[in-house]
Amino acid sequence: MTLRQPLHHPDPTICGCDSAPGLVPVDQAIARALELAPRLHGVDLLPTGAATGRVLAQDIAAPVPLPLFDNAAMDGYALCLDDLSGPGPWVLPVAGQTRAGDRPGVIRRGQAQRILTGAPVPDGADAVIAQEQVMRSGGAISIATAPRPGQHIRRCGEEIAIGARLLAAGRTIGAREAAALAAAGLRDVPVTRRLRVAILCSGSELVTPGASLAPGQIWDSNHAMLAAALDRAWIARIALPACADDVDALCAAVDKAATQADIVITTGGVSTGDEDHMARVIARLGGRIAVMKLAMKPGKPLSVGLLGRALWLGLPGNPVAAYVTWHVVGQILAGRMAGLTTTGPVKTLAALAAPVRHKPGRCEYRPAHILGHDARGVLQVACMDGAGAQQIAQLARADALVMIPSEAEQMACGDLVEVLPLHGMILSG
Ligand SMILES: Nc1nc2c(c(=O)[nH]1)N[C@H]1C(S)=C(S)[C@@H](COP(=O)(O)OP(=O)(O)OC[C@H]3O[C@@H](n4cnc5c(N)ncnc54)[C@H](O)[C@@H]3O)O[C@H]1N2
Ligand code: MOO
Repeated sequence: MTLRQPLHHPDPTICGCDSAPGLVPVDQAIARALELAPRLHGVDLLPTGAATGRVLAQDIAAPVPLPLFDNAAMDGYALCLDDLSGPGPWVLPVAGQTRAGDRPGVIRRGQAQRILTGAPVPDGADAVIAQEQVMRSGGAISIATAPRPGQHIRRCGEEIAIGARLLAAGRTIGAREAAALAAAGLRDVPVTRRLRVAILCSGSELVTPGASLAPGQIWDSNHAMLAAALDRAWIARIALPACADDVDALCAAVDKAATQADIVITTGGVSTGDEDHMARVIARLGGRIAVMKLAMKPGKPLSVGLLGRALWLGLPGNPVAAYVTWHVVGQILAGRMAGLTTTGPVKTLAALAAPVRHKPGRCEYRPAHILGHDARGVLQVACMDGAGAQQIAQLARADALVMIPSEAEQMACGDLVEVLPLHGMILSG
């Protein structure tokens, strides 16, 4: 069966010795794939405590103002500024007190009232003076400097007015979001249903780690990599057994995966070898392929298509290529499908600590070490030697990926490059 035409024709203007006509720049490939990627429908209403890590499905309007009522920001005394007329210091008798949790009281003219942080400001008071700012003697306080109107009063609704947007759709629920929802009294939160992602590694050489190998076989590392990368609360993983390089077996496995999942991620079989069957499989199943062959290294054979209602993400088999393509492209697609507004790898800039040579034509993601900041506060990064698309142990030791632009031939020590940190580094200078 012949392969269907790609949805868009490749950009013929890409040039360079590494770019056969048809290599699609990474940004373009992502844009094409996003056009294809179906958005998730379906919302789960969950108690906030069970929604950690899930994606907020809709904007949340504040059902109440925040703060809920005028309250004291300091331990001190509530007073009425009209009582501080004429030259100071002023002496006011202290009558009564309001603590956090008390019902709001009333202040009598000519008196101060003891008040504690978080307590409702008594009716008629228009400032709170901190206890450090007064002299207390017996039942009275002496005030040397008059507070300004509203001092140390947190006004009702000054942070969020009733009905204003408390949280925007597309955020994941983390500690800060959970706190904001709880502060507004919300117990349940609407989140997008989980994105179902199937992992299907292909390769007749693959054996599950822990099992013994026959000569020529290797342990499957892509499955473990993807299982870890997809370990997010907004994803439901569907782990499928590795499939041999056999078109019929692959067709059956991919077809089944596409009926169960929103995204089917395969690894391997997307290059040009005799046993690279994935494009044939997608075509035989009636799928559409939108992206094949990217101007990136590693990851040139990355392919994206649509299979029924499922997005197909065909990652290359080489373990580093599989990881890099997931990190640079795949996670953006998955995140957008799940409704995330901010998705994709964290990026920053850093200066190269050593010169780099590069063959133009494909942008290249090289594993690198982050060395820290120099005396001027500029982050320094060093590409690792000899990092090939197969060298997964090298990648595991890296702190970051450095992106060498497609057109670069030579980059000098000190040149700024885009850096994708791979773990929580402290990046501020
Ligand atoms: N003649 C050409 N050969 C190759 C090209 C090319 O353009 N012309 N591209 C190379 C590039 S770039 C890549 S990347 C690989 C990708 O090929 P496939 O996606 O078809 O992957 P496989 O051939 O199935 O496997 C490649 C490599 O990775 C190992 N592998 C596969 N799956 C796993 C796994 N789950 N765990 C661990 N290792 C895995 C596999 O044994 C191979 O060594 O093609 C180049 N060739
Ligand atoms: O570009 Mo391939 O993806 O190097 O291994």
